[in-house]
Amino acid sequence: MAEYNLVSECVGLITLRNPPVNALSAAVRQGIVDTVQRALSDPNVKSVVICGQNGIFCGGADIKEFGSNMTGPPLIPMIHAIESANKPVVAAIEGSALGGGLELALGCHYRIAHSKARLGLPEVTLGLLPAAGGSQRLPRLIGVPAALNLITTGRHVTAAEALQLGIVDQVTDHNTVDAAVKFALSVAGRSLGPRRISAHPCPQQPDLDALFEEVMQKVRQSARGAIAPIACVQAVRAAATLPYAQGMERERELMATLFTSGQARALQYCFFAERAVGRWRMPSGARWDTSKPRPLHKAAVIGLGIMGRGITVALAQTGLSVIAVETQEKQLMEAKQAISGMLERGAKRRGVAPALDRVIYSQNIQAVADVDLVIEAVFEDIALKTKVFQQLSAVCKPGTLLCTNTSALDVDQLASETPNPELVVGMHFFAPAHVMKLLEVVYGPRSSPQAVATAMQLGKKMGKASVAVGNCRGFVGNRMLKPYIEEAFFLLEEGATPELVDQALEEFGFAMGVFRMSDLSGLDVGWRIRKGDGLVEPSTASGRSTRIRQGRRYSPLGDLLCEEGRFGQKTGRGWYQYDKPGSRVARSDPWLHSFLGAYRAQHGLVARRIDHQEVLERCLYALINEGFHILDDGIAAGPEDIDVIYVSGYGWPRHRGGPMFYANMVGLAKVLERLEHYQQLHPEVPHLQPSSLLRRLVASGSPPIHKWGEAIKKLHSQL
Ligand SMILES: CC(C)(COP(=O)(O)OP(=O)(O)OC[C@H]1O[C@@H](n2cnc3c(N)ncnc32)[C@H](O)[C@@H]1OP(=O)(O)O)[C@@H](O)C(=O)NCCC(=O)NCCSC(=O)C[C@@H](O)CCCCCCCCCCCCC(=O)O
Repeated sequence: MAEYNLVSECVGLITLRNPPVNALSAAVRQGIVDTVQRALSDPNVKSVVICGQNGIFCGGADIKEFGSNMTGPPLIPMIHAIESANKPVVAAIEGSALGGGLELALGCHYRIAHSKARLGLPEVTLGLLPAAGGSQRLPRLIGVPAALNLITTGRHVTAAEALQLGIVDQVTDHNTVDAAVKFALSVAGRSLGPRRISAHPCPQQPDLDALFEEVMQKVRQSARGAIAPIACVQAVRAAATLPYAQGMERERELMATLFTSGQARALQYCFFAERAVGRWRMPSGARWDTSKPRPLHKAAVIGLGIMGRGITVALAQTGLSVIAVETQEKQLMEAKQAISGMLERGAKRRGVAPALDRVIYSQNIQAVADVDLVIEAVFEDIALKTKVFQQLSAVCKPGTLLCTNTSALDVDQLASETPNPELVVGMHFFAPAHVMKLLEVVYGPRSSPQAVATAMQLGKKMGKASVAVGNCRGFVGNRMLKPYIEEAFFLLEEGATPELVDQALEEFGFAMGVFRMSDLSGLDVGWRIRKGDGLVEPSTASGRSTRIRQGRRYSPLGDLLCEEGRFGQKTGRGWYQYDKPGSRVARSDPWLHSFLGAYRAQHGLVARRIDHQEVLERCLYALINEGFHILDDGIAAGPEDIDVIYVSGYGWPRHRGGPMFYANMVGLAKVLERLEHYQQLHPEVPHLQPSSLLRRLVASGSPPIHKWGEAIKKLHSQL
């Protein structure tokens, strides 16, 4: 797994071979140990170059090995052997040098990178730290502040930034291996002492204590309970304050804690889940690898409200030509200004020219006649969307894909209003659409595999975590959100406050608790939906019967706040109070607490003490239970799909892996037992009734999450 060749008569060239990313598997490590030894013991060899095959240096340690008994030579002595070699070793970095890949390169005496290469220590994103000497060598090479930044964020840097920081010695636009061989020849015989990074002290840094304190505070705030970023700071502190050998010992101790942690398992699960969702499949048997996407050159967006504007920007940034349609002139002009601003700001951030001329604005739907794909983003109203779809079917050239951006409407119903339902798919974007990472691609029973493949590929090009899901009310994300929000309302009725519920959820790791989130997105959104469902009634009635609607427990609390004009941040009042409409800083509101007291008295409810554990169990297990229903219904193909949706679009803490992974960690039997417990206490709440899939999985011995797919198939075939 590491190939050896003698080139230019006296350079030993070692090529890592482990597609697709040349990860440092046991076989690769063994290959490196053997070939380095061979090069060092060959008197004809004056210097050594290490490179990777297929344009990528190395993607780091083999993450797949972490779950099993690790065999083969360990990384640390392997890298030490390279660093202490008596012949110069040069890393030729193409593509990526990440994690253990960069640590290997830091053990080399020189690093030459291609201008398109990316380098980084992303271990923190996998719940780890750079534990093959990276946390000790990088600060010695580039100084403590820059190393802290790279190691605690895991960000990848370009070759140009790596050169500026001093991580690499040279950047080339030409063949990297040729440049490295030439360089290796030029440094043969030079003294290597100064090139051994582990022998350097860390560059002096004034006010070291203050720096670490400041960084630790920042990291704790943004980590939301994740432990790896904190361990990363501690490891760099060891580099700054201890001799190398002791620093390495500290690195080892910290890694030992992280390596077996649940957080590391969760984060590594997320890494693979994000890649697994690209291998989508539909109940019809259509799959990612047998369905060819259509080539796209020109797209259109209909409706330039907040969503339509974001979608236009996201499309233009992928390089497509976009026709942006808004029938009202004033709105069109406002949208044009907003979209241009977003494109300009985005281009400035990325250091490229803004794609202003890729967008053509029109008031006339006829302008979309020759596009390959349309995304309709008009107001969330089925009659209006149906009308637009009928117009599009008449205007567009044959074969144009018709996509609807909807968060809840029935994609099948819209498809059935068009002569070619196979061309229709839902694309559920999240606001702001050019920023948010998640895209639900919603297929109906008649959506063609090609339409789904095209929407999925487009999502990927837009940089989104794109997940193919079946059509149902709320799709996956919003369908699971409903029981979560309802439980939060019930908890208020029973004695909790918005502050208590939010604190429990935020300590769990959510970016925002349910009530702060509701204030941000607007209470009127849910109110409108509940009105449409016939759930909202006049507020005068009291007693238990008014809290049973359509045969199940219902809390009118959200409706009552809306009747008071409390729509959240935009009105300056909601579950919290704000200094002024639009302000973002939520403050506790005494009015809300008296309102809750009066409401409980009116309905004969006696407030009781509710603790964080009950908040978490009721809100999260209700949400997870709906996830099991979704799997059982075949709306999501596997637990990874649900978890990627929740981590990328709903603020679920990544270090907890997503709701289904969390259920797996807690134990399915425990989740079932707690749901049964709460269902007994609240028999009028159907979403606490454990799903039949959850029961069946527990009955079949609670298989681990990566085996649920098999279990679900087997359980279905036994029906
Ligand atoms: C590299 C990429 C940027 C490429 O991106 P691209 O988009 O081109 O491709 P994909 O992302 O789709 O990937 C393709 C394919 O490859 C798989 N893959 C990618 N990287 C890895 C990998 N590192 N290992 C395994 N497999 C990988 C990926 O899953 C895809 O396959 P799939 O089938 O899923 O579709 C991009 O891939 C990327 O960003 N990769 C990850 C880079 C990364 O995070 N690297 C860091 C890895 S962790 C690491 O290196 C740790 C080191 O610091 C070494 C630590 C030493 C460990 C020693 C163990 C100590 C134990 C401690 C216990 C102590 C006990 C005691 O002492 O007491």
